[in-house]
Amino acid sequence: MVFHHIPSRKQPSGKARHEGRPGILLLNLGTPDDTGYRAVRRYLSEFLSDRRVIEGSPVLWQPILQGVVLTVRPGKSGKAYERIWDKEKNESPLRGYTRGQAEGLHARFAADNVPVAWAMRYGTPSVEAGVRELLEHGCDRILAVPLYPQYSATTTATANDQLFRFLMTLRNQPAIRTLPAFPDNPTYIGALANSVRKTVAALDTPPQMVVASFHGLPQEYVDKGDSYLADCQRTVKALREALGMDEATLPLTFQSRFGPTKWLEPYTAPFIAGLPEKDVKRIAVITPGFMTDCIETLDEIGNEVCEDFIKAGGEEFTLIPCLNDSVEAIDVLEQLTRQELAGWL
Ligand SMILES: C=CC1=C(C)c2cc3[nH]c(cc4nc(cc5[nH]c(cc1n2)c(C)c5CCC(=O)O)C(CCC(=O)O)=C4C)c(C)c3C=C
Ligand SMILES: [Fe+2]
Ligand SMILES: [Fe+2]
Repeated sequence: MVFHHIPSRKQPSGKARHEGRPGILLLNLGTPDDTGYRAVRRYLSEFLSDRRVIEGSPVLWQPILQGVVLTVRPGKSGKAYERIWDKEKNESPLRGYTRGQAEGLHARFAADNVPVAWAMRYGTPSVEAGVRELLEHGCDRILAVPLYPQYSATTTATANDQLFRFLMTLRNQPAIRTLPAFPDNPTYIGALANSVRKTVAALDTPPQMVVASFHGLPQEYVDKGDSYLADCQRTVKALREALGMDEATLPLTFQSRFGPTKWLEPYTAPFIAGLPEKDVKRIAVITPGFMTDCIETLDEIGNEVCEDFIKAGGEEFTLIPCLNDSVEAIDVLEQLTRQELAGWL
């Protein structure tokens, strides 16, 4: 819930207010609460009503969204979520791994007594709940960590927007820092490079190519100045250097196109489906733009794109897992947050 006025009741301020206690808030994209039509519809409605994500006029977009998109898409997406759902924990992988990252990071900061909360830009747990958790722990300084290595207004900025939107309702605001994108941070690149090496070492024959697939973005957003494309290129350049690879052996592609407009190219699906006829029949795919596996990596790449590759004559398709809640992921987050907390610890 969002209050549009300054509440008159006292907010939880905790005992340690004014003592300068920092807390960390991990921010990820979001995910539905279950795979049913209603939950997926609610999630997609919130996500696709965000004007950072769909920049066009809401007068034109909302009827399309509330009409055809939210009639058709929730059923289709719900089935995809069902295929990847963590049935044991009854939640999406994105949420489980984000919690795992928060717990892992919390353990690293145990001696510093820095609480770590986590929240979703869309759906639950909300950003408001995450901030409240830190305020209840007595934090008066919050480091917000959008979990996107490459900056985009559609992800990084809207996560921060949502944080500030909640702060607008507080009489006593905590101090805020936001972690910048980290497209070629050496710890992050090192972790990606190791995950490629580890996957390749486990195969009988090494892949002929490692495709680096990032979530796409409308070309128009980049033309208007979103630095996302430049950040993706920085990541891939650094990863190629770390692995001694080049454009031919580690190409950059973009997945998850949505709607009829032109998105960043080349598109992952046709690019990969076209490889077998060029005699590239054993590939691995890495998705460095995602800090956690999710519907886009596990289903779109791991199922759809893989099946099309095999149908086109491909022989071996290996999906390299995201960093998720591995020790190396926590190393990346710890290095980044310690650096950003300078002067606060
Ligand atoms: C115009 C639409 C979209 C833009 C712009 C966009 C940018 C963008 N998204 C991510 C990361 C993720 N997106 C995910 C899912 C997802 N994205 C869109 C649309 C846009 N994304 C849709 C409609 C969906 C839902 C998928 C579906 O229903 O089929 C996810 C996965 C969430 C999960 O729970 O698994 C992530 C992560 C980035 C990094 C990005 C901009 C660079
Ligand atoms: Fe806590
Ligand atoms: Fe997306």
